[in-house]
Amino acid sequence: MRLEMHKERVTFGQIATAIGEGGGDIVAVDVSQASGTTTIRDITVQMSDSSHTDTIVAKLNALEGVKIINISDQTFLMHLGGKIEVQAKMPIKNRDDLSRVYTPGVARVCTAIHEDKSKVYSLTIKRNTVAVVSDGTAVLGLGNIGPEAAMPVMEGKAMLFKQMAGVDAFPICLDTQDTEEIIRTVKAIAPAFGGINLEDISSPRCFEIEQRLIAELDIPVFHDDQHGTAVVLLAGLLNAVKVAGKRLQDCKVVVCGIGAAGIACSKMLLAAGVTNLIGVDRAGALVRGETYGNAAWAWYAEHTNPHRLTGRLSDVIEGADVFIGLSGPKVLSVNDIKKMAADPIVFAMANPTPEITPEEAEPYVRVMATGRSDYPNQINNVLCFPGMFRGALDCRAARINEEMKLAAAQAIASVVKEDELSEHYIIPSVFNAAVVERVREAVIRAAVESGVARRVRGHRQEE
Ligand SMILES: NC(=O)c1ccc[n+]([C@@H]2O[C@H](COP(=O)([O-])OP(=O)(O)OC[C@H]3O[C@@H](n4cnc5c(N)ncnc54)[C@H](O)[C@@H]3O)[C@@H](O)[C@H]2O)c1
Ligand SMILES: O=C(O)C[C@H](O)C(=O)O
Ligand SMILES: [Mg+2]
Repeated sequence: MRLEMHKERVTFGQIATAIGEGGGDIVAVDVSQASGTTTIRDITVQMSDSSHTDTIVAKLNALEGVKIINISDQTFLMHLGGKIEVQAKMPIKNRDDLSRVYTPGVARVCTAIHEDKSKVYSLTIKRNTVAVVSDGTAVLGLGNIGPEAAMPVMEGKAMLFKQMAGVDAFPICLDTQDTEEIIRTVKAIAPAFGGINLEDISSPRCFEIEQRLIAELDIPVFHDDQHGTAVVLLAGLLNAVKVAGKRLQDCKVVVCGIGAAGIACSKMLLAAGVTNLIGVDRAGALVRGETYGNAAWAWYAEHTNPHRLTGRLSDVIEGADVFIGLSGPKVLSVNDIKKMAADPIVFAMANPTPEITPEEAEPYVRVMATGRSDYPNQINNVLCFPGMFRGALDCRAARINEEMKLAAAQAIASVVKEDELSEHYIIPSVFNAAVVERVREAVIRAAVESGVARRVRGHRQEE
């Protein structure tokens, strides 16, 4: 915190006491400005719980002669000026270099690409770039918070792409929520990119946007919240059922939140052999015979809920083996979990606040997972998208198909060895370097076998 202290009215000792009494521990003090009557100090305070901030602020405000100029925390400090930057691969040391990387030399390279457009892959960044595109309409579970507010998430995804898979990803947050305009814009920026990762675009608009872009572009387009999530969910569930001694095809699975992620995860579960699958949204269970304005829900109701259960989450959860939350905070209660079958599996994947906290759920569940980095069993699409795009870019896949997604799910699950599996270790850590490599290899193999790879081991395949 940056404080202005009036030298005659308050001492540093009083300030230190106030911070200590509020639950903070001073770890560093810097004087940033001093005059005859006032001093401005930057005080770094460690807290066991961020809720102590309010107490400390109240105690400081109660002191005479102290003005709080600014309060920041480690998380905000890590965001100052954004989290990524562009770096040149070589320095421009002299005029000779300049005339090669820039005009006039660059013109010959432009002409070469003009004569053979496929050279864009060898002579520009395209072969290693992904656009992380959002319109800010379904940012984490925060909802429609707009393109500027979506930037920190998209920058974070770009960081992860780079650190985990060496992919150069750019956050592109669009100031439009119009389906046609989004499609037009993404198509217009596509020449610079080897792939498009759609992110945090609300349903049902995300389905048309993705399908149209897949059809109209010749680079992979992947809506991460749908498919990345579905891949990681399946990986986690394949291992969770082993731990709980269940068979996936026998499980009653309840999915809460039938949006982008919920629908894609459900489709993946159906493909993996789940039959007793029930989807619940705000208005209750989706059931055949009801009329839904949303085509995705109409499809969903037709293909799930075989026993035509009706009612709210707390009704249909009765006897369920698996709960998958892709909705919002605090949707599931301990009472709901108590109604589930023996050895229940709960994946509360809403971000940043899950459907139920592990602290509340743990005593009643066999396997618990969330989407967050600060609990065990992180079921988060970050386990998929870096390796998925690394593989797709490396084999220059024309698209990302079902075979590649299934292969990625199995690859992620296989990183946890049978003898390592436990309630608290069903999914590898995001920092396990084997994940990206295994996913990449599995994705390339599946792309080659299914005929969408355009480049195999350094050679371009004839299409
Ligand atoms: N862990 C992961 O990897 C991961 C990946 C994708 C999405 N998510 C999380 O899943 C959630 C949904 O994301 P999305 O992209 O599918 O958003 P979305 O807007 O497409 O869908 C959200 C759906 O949840 C429903 N919903 C919201 N609150 C509900 C409630 N109280 N009860 C029942 N249904 C409710 C909404 O009506 C909507 O249909 C977000 O919290 C997001 O952070 C997690
Ligand atoms: O961003 C994440 O952490 C995962 C996912 O994409 C989400 O929208 O919650
Ligand atoms: Mg997302």
